[in-house]
Amino acid sequence: MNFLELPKIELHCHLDGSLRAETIIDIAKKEGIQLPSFNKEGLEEKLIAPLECESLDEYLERFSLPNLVMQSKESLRRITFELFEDAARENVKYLEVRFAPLLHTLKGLDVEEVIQAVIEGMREAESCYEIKGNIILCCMRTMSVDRAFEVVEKGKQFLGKGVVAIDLCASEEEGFCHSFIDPIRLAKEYGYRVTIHAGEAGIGRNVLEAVELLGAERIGHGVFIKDCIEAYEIVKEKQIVLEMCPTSNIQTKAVHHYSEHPIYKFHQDGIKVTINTDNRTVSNTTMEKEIYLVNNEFNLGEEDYRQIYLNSVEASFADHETKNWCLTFLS
Ligand SMILES: O=c1[nH]cnc2c1ncn2[C@H]1C[C@H](O)[C@@H](CO)O1
Ligand SMILES: [Zn+2]
Repeated sequence: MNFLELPKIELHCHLDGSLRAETIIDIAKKEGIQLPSFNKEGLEEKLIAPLECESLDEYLERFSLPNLVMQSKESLRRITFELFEDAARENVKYLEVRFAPLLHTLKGLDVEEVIQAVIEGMREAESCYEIKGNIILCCMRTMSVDRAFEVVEKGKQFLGKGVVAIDLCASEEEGFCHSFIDPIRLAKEYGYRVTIHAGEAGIGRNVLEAVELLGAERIGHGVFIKDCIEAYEIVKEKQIVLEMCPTSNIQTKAVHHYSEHPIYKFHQDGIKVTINTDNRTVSNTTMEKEIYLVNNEFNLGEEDYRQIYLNSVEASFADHETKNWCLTFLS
């Protein structure tokens, strides 16, 4: 397989984890923001989480730096454009990008302005490259439930205009789903689709609850269904799609080595898996690399890749026309 040329679909990619180091330096200089290093390699040392990270929480510490330069409309537009440009260059045809709007209001932008700027960057890239996209709004589990309601309410006007779904992210506590039933129910009523980060930090039961209590249609990661039979069964039976991100899972210590990653076992057992980057910069990766790594461990055949591509298209929150367009790239 030629991994660069393969058509690709990406469903799980965080905007604030996917900035080019050069862009952070450039924006910081223009906006007078202090950085730990103004040299690409020096900055990347601070941005990239090591493979030897201890935990998800340690991994998440890498996000404060990029968020310093994501506080103006112009930088949000540019950063989004560049992410789609990077993805298009490795033949990603459809990208769902996610971010937490509340993290970008520290210098006075309101939530609506943040979302609008990201949509503009995405639209601009769609007009320059052969790629289409949609946006997933993240609510931070570390913030109050009221703030999740705020994201749901303020993002509502963008549904059908670039925004498609809601997500819960950040540190993963046991039983977190119970606290977010009301805002996610409201989001569903408004027409948001639902994907939830769960089963990434040791607690498979969170996946069961994300499906049963929050109505998750897709799960971010879901690695730990391997240790929770009820979660495993519900994912398999309801064909809930797993957005898997192998390198990120090593960094956060969900798995210790690529060979231990359950993605291929799940796939062989009929679970719908997809391959994603999670964070291109923080995980120092690309779609090409993630597909290469999975192939390297598990010797993916062309039929396996075709199935994974189809899983991604079917599970995407795109409209029918876009899904059909994505299918035209399968030979
Ligand atoms: O893999 C992840 N799990 C949980 N939260 C994550 C992951 N990657 C990024 N995030 C958080 C940190 C970002 O600031 C936030 C919004 O993109 O989402
Ligand atoms: Zn994620």
